[in-house]
Amino acid sequence: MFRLTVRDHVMIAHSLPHPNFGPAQQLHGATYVVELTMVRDGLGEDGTVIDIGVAADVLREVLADLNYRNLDDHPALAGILTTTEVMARYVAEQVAERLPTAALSSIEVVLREHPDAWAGYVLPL
Ligand SMILES: Nc1nc2c(c(=O)[nH]1)N=C([C@H](O)[C@H](O)COP(=O)(O)OP(=O)(O)OP(=O)(O)O)CN2
Repeated sequence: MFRLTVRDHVMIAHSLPHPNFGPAQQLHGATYVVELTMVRDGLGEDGTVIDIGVAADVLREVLADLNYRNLDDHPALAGILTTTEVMARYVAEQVAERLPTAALSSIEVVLREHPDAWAGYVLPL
């Protein structure tokens, strides 16, 4: 298995209105470092999993729709608890809609909430 990862970041605001959370039930900000990993059984004839520039452009495009947004007001996310896990899945699904995925076996997205905590989602293709 080969893996290629590109990284970007996104600044958002949101609230997590569930009793399992503390102060984060209120509106607050977060900057997620986002890692997108593409997994492929073999390499293409150009010796790559996928072109780094293509993958970076797709990730940037997906995150641009979230950047500086209040996720509580985002049409696709309003009413959803936008935990780090949920956002990792959302980014993976948005990436999969835009990336040429035919040769890939999975996409993995990791969101780093801070240096000591992160969550991810694996989307089999
Ligand atoms: N599995 C997850 N756990 C938590 C997430 C998450 O996305 N996935 N997010 C948060 C909060 O965004 C933030 O990191 C901490 O907020 P806080 O209100 O402090 O939440 P706690 O659960 O730590 O609540 P306390 O009552 O303050 O202990 C938290 N967890």
